Amino acid sequence: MRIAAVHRSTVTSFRVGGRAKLSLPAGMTTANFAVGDWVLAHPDGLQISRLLERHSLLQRQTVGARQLQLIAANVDTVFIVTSCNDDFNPARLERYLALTNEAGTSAVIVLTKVDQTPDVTAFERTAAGLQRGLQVVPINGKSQDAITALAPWCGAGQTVALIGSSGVGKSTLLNTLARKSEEDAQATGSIREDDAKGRHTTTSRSLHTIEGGAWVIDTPGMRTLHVSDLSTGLNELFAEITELAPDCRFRDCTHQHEPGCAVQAAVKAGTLDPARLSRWSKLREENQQNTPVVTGARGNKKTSARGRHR
Ligand SMILES: Nc1nc2c(ncn2[C@@H]2O[C@H](COP(=O)(O)OP(=O)(O)OP(=O)(O)O)[C@@H](O)[C@H]2O)c(=O)[nH]1
Ligand SMILES: [Zn+2]
Repeated sequence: MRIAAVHRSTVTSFRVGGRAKLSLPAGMTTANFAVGDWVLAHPDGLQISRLLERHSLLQRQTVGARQLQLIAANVDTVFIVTSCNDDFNPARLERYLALTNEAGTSAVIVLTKVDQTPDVTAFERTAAGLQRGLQVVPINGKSQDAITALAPWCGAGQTVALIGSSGVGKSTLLNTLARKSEEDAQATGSIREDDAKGRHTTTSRSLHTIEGGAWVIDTPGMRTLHVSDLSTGLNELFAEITELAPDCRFRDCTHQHEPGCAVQAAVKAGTLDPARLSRWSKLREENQQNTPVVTGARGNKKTSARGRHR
C-alpha cells in the first residue's frame, strides 16, 4: 500500500475502493512516515507491518526540531513551482534545488501564471541559469495545455512532487493534471481569498493519481526553507563553483578573501556571476551551522562555520 496522507496522529493509504486509516507499528510515529511511502500491511489492511525502503526522500529542516521533517518519499521528479511575478526568487529556487538534489531526485522548474506576464523569456532564462541542465517549463496552470507540457514527467508509475511557496499555483496545477471537477478539487487560493484569517489553503501533504498513470504529491506552501545536511545537493547546484575549488591555493578556501582563489579569479574574469557566489556562500554557511557533526560520544556538536577542512 502507498501512504496517501500523513496527519498529526494517523496516516492514510490508498486501497481498493478508497482510502483507509492505518494504525502504526509499535515504536513508530507519524513523523517516521512520508507521503509516497510504500508499506506492507497486515492482512486486515488496517495496520502497517513494515515500511519499505525508499529510493528517494525529500526532507527539510524546521526551526527548533532536531529531526528533519519528511516531505515526500519515492519521488522521481520534483516540480519546483514558481509564478512569473514577485514570487520569483532565484535564492529561494536554489534552496528548493539543493533539497531536491540531496533527495536523489531530479528537478524541473515549473513557471506558472505565464498568462499574466508579458515577458516570460526573462524568467525562463534566469531559472535555467540556476543549475546546469535544468529544465524549465512555462505554463498556465489553469489551462489543459499544462498537461501536455508536463507529460514527459507524468508517465505511468512516475511520482511527481509539487513544491513551492504558497499561492504560486500548486493546487491549481494539481487540479488541472488530475482533471478534477469543481467539487472534487483540492482547495485553491480563490477559496483562501474568502478566508479572513489568511490561512494557507493546503494544510497537509497528499498523494493523488492523475490521468496517464502518474502519482502527484501536493505539499503545503513553504514560507521559509532552511537548509541542513546538504553535501552533494549543494555541489550539484553550484557545479561551476565546485569545479573551480580544486584550483584554489587552500583546500578549505571560502572563496571570499583568500589569495590564489580560483573562484574569485573567475568572478574578476567575468565568467562567474558574483551573485551566485554570494548565494553559494550564504547557503554553505547556513548548512554548516545547521548540520550536526558526529563527534565522539555526545555525537551532536555543531560545526563552526569557519575553519572546517574538506
Ligand atoms: N492566471 C493564472 N492564475 C493562476 C495560475 N496558477 C494559479 N493561479 C491562481 O493563483 C491562486 C493561487 O493558486 P493555488 O493553486 O491555490 O496556490 P498553491 O501554490 O496551491 O497555494 P498553497 O495551497 O497555499 O500552497 C489561485 O487564485 C489560482 O487560481 C496560472 O497559471 N494562471
Ligand atoms: Zn577559493
